[in-house]
Amino acid sequence: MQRTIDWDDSGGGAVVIIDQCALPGTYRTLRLSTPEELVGAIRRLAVRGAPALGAAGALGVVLAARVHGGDRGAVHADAERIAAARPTAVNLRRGVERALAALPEGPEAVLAQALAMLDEDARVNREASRHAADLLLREVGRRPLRLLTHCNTGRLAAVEWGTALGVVWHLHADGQVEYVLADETRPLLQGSRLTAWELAEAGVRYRVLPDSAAASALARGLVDAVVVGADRIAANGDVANKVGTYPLALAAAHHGIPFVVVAPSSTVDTALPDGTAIVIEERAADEVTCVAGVPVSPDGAEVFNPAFDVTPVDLVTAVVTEDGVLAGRAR
Ligand SMILES: CSC[C@H]1O[C@H](OP(=O)(O)O)[C@H](O)[C@@H]1O
Repeated sequence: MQRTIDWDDSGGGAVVIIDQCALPGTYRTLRLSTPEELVGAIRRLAVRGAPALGAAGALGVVLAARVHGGDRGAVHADAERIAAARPTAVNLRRGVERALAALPEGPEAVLAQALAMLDEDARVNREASRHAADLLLREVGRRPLRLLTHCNTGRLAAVEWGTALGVVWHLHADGQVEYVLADETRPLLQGSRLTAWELAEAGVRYRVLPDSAAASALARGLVDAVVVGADRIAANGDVANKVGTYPLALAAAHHGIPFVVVAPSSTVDTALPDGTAIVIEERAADEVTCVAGVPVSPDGAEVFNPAFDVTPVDLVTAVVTEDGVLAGRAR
């Protein structure tokens, strides 16, 4: 299966991504040959998702080292532009920093470091999602499970496999998933466009729902557990994730439904004591005022468009990484 993001060493080298802006209607890949092309792809979410952004950050340094050769100042300048392209997902800057650390050993060492990260991502996400799947099987009596998820956390959000949706892959393989409810995830619709595409591809029964219907689904007893990803986890276990995660956690807590966060340990930022310190990316107004490019608000409408929100750890049943349960009530 094609990796969401990978390196192609032919023709001078390029980062190859699945173009997530084109899905679900068109499946195509993009070759990104310069740091500028990569920054553009990150900013428009052609490549997105914390683990995939970590890989993008590392491969972006490979591109910069190829373009600038021995001019380390130029490499570092491009690396900073890549790291700053989206501020909330800690993995992006981490991937840049990890590749930069190999720069003194030369461009081939940078490439080796980046490729190692890609292989590590696949392994770590399978392990983290296995731990979370096992936790759900322990915590929830009903079989098969009815799960609700938000945004996209499958293979498209990583190099391969995924985090919260990786839980579905493990459970589905064992016949333990009745269905998945996928929040459409306005305004960029990662759920209805990407999660639905992945679930259909995997043959998992699913229904797409408006984000505003998720609390009702919990209230009506349609959901056994909520599984979501993360973009940055503070030292105390507070979780920054796609906007709409916080109200989902409030509803899950109110209804006593397990709320499980799945992420690689590389998404944990121990430098931040709690979630109040997490920078939340604000995105363009037209993502809200337009649907499929068609204006749905009056000209000049002012917009509040945070791409993420922060869920306090006391609303989280478990934050699960490849190392097991990191935080939350299930500890
Ligand atoms: C597996 S991490 C995916 C994580 O990233 C998404 O944000 P975006 O689509 O803006 O990159 C969302 O927060 C997901 O939970």
